[in-house]
Amino acid sequence: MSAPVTVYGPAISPAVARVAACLLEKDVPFQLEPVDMSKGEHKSPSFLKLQPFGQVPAFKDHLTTVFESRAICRYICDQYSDRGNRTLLGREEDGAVGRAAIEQWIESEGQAFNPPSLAIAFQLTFAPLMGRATDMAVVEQNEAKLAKVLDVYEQRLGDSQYFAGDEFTLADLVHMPNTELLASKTKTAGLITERKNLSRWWDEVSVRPSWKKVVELQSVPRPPRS
Ligand SMILES: N[C@@H](CCC(=O)N[C@@H](CS)C(=O)NCC(=O)O)C(=O)O
Repeated sequence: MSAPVTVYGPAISPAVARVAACLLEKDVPFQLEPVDMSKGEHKSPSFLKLQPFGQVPAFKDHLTTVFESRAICRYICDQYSDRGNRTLLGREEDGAVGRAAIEQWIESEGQAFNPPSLAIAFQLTFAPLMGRATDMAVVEQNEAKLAKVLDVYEQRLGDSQYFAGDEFTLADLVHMPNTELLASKTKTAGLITERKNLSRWWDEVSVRPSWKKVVELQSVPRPPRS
């Protein structure tokens, strides 16, 4: 590979973790470039050239820059199609039907699962890290919204091993960062463990070497830049 792939942002960000998981599944070497969000580096003119909304992650390889974690993941799968896990976006022989089976769950993640699960994670994980109080009313409102989505997931994962069928795909991967945040907090772990099929799915996907590596990256505090 001619030049290193760079992902900008801290691994603790679920959107950065999503991209890191994809690169690890694809066996594409990358470097994580720190962005000090506490200093507002993600709103700096140079960062806005990479990510016009001033959010992490941003992505750069030898050909292009891409923003939006799910778009970055799709790009990685297409651009590095001959590396690592080659079926994250389905098998060629399954064509448009196979791709649609995956895309519909990627879309569900972004539209239905991410908003309430991220709102909860923000209150329970990120607000305390930022020295802000947790708003339990926000947690509870979003738990109710999320429960409805998880009931659909529970049914789906009773019918098939993974979201899009009997293979692990990007549809599963995109759900992992927020699921990790829910599963790691006593207050919200029951949302997963009380649903038998969802819980079985999480037990299977969370032990993948790629995800274990992401969790490791998240737990290593990065040295301050000089
Ligand atoms: N839809 C974007 C969302 C990215 C996002 O929400 N990033 C958060 C951290 S996880 C962020 O940069 N927040 C700072 C801000 O919005 O100012 C993606 O998936 O890449």
